[in-house]
Amino acid sequence: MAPDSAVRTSLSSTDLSPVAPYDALMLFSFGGPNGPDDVLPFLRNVTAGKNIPDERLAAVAEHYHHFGGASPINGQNLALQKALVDELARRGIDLPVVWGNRNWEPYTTDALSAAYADGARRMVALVTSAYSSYSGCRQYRENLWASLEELGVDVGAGEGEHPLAVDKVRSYFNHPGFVQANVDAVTEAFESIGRDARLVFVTHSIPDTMEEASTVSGASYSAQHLDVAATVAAAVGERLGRPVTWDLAYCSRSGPPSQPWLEPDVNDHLTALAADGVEAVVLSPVGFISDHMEVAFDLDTEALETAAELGLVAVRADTVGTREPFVRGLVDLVLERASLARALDAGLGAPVMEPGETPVPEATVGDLPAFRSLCAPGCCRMRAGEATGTPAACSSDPWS
Ligand SMILES: CC1=C(CCC(=O)O)c2cc3nc(cc4[nH]c(cc5[nH]c(cc1n2)c(C)c5CCC(=O)O)c(CCC(=O)O)c4C)C(CCC(=O)O)=C3C
Ligand SMILES: [Fe+2]
Repeated sequence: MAPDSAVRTSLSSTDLSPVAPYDALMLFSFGGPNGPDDVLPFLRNVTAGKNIPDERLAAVAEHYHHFGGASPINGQNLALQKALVDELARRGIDLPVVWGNRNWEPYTTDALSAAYADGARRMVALVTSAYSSYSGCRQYRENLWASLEELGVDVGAGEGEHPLAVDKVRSYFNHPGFVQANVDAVTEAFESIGRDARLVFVTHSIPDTMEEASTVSGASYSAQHLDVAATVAAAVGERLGRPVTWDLAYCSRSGPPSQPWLEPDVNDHLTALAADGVEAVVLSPVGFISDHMEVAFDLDTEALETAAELGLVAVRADTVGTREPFVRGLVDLVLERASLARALDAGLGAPVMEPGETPVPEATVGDLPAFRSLCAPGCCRMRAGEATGTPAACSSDPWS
């Protein structure tokens, strides 16, 4: 018998699913209104306890009403959920995919509760935010902890034996799948503009204080973006056969004017580029995974209007959405996280790894290492040094 068939025979008797110990996947997102009546209650959910001026809130409500009161984000999450189901099925992996949101229906608690009723006891969450900061990491983890508490289950530290435990896939900004899908999208945008152009990457601005607090588990929020931008721009340059000049700009700032947020704002940046003699730009929304409201309004409406007023030729590249390399990469990340969970469980004395199994290596591109799967104590608070008081799931110390 050939050695590899012997291995296959011995595996088939103990065959673990490549996603063991997980019995369900939660697509964990922001949420958005489905119609005009949802807009205000949604915004109240988003801004509870936040220092956002009334004028800003009124303006944001207008953005939603401009699109009939419905955010595109819910349809996009349904499409991503379906793409994940299809990719898992294609690989013969049996793992139900539920969808839960922090700020609108289907709410996190309801999604977890439904999964629990269907038999899920150990879940893995995939956050629809590729980068780590309070907004893309800890806020989701605090919300997860609160939902698990609401459900009355013993939440523990994220690993080991609990009535319902939920782990989280690492921040995946530098995963090859996410990066490849961005390279493809930006290359297509350059092909459609058909001329040399400045490449402007755009992401969500955050307060400087949040940026400073984002370094506990690894590189800061802005450094994560700079790493991805450099990798994408180099790969696009190779595809086009010429070097690509790029910058990183920010959108969607919302705090009071006295509070510093990451800059430059994309509109100010376009103005500066035009003054410098730049004639054409490709905007890459590399900070977002789908064409939700921040992209539809802040980029497609506002920034493209700014570009038109300045006489700049401008094209907005696609977000990764349900592109094949991205979806395949997300499933790879779930397998990677499952393998890590098996290794950690084995460390806790539970012999759940196959004999001789080694953890799936963490795939990355660019200069930064893989982001931590289990957040470090104090990870991604709103402000550095702040006494938290708010426990967060998926950390080695939920109370820090
Ligand atoms: C980094 C980041 C992402 C990117 C990561 C990711 O993609 O998840 C993101 C995504 C999103 N932000 C969204 C919407 C909003 N964000 C707000 C407010 C804020 N966002 C912040 C940061 C981020 N936000 C911050 C620091 C604030 C200030 C208050 C606070 O600390 O929370 C507000 C309040 C009004 C306003 O201030 O704009 C709204 C309505 C939607 C839904 C869009 C839709 O409906 O399609 C999505 C996906
Ligand atoms: Fe974190």
